[in-house]
Amino acid sequence: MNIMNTLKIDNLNLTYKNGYNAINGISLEIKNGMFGLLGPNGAGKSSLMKTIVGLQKPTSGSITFNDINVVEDADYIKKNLGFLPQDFGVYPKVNAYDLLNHIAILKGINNKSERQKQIQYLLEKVNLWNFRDKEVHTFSGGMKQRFGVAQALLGDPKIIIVDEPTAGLDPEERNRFNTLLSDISSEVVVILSTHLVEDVKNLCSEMTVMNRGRILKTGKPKELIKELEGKIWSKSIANEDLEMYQSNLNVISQQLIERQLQITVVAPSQPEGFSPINPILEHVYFNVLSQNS
Ligand SMILES: Nc1ncnc2c1ncn2[C@@H]1O[C@H](COP(=O)(O)OP(=O)(O)OP(=O)(O)O)[C@@H](O)[C@H]1O
Repeated sequence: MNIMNTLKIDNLNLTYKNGYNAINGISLEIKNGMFGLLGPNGAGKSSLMKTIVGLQKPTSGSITFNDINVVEDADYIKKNLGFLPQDFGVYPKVNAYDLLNHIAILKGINNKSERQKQIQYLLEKVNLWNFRDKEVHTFSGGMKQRFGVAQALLGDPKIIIVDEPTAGLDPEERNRFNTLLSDISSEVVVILSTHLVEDVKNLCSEMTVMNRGRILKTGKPKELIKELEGKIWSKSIANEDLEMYQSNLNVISQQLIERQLQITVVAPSQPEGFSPINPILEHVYFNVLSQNS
């Protein structure tokens, strides 16, 4: 049976003891599926994640998961959480099966046959059953990521938080990992925290851009791209003219292409000498950030 899970965040604020406002009036509603939380380093993504899972209390505002108040009682969300960190650091010299067994015990799956059943199911799901006797530190980057997914799924979580998922994966591993994540996400809330537009583009049906503790834009990637149709223009320019263009137009990116500087701008109509280009998600991201910097 497919049960819809809902995470509701309402007017959330978090001020650290030193007076820094890491979260400023954030409201979001997130349901089953892949949700991309996109923002540059320091945007407040980790602060938001930690607050969502009850590791720290907000200064004000509310968070509920399936209508249960997370701020007052974090037990429910913690019990139903899978966390996939960017990097597990150093792995103990233990094989994949035993390591999962150990994590399952930590997660409170006390029944031995239940543990065995889940571990076998998950190792098969992530294609690592044949490698169960190998020590995890000898795995490739992609295998480690898939192992990470298996441990995150132990205990049947309803919400999974993924931090910078594809860092260090080659394209093939990235594809496999992405497919695996999107398979899972029809039944759970998956929040993918990243500064890479690429990850959101490939995976997420909903996304939000955040910076300086604020939500700047939320929507479906496809629709956000559509909003920019007919508004993106590019031109090859001389290096010394860059400043002039920057002061006259909304320049959202600059790139060296075959030693020639090419700038991309957002404008309601075609600026002189510019050619139209089709919008992509990177344009959405840089446009949102440039409007709010
Ligand atoms: N305990 C703390 N006390 C004071 N300031 C903090 C604390 N934790 C984080 N910050 C500040 O809050 C801001 C947001 O940090 P946060 O780690 O949430 O961002 P992020 O988007 O996850 O960035 P990154 O991708 O670099 O981890 C940063 O400026 C950081 O220095």
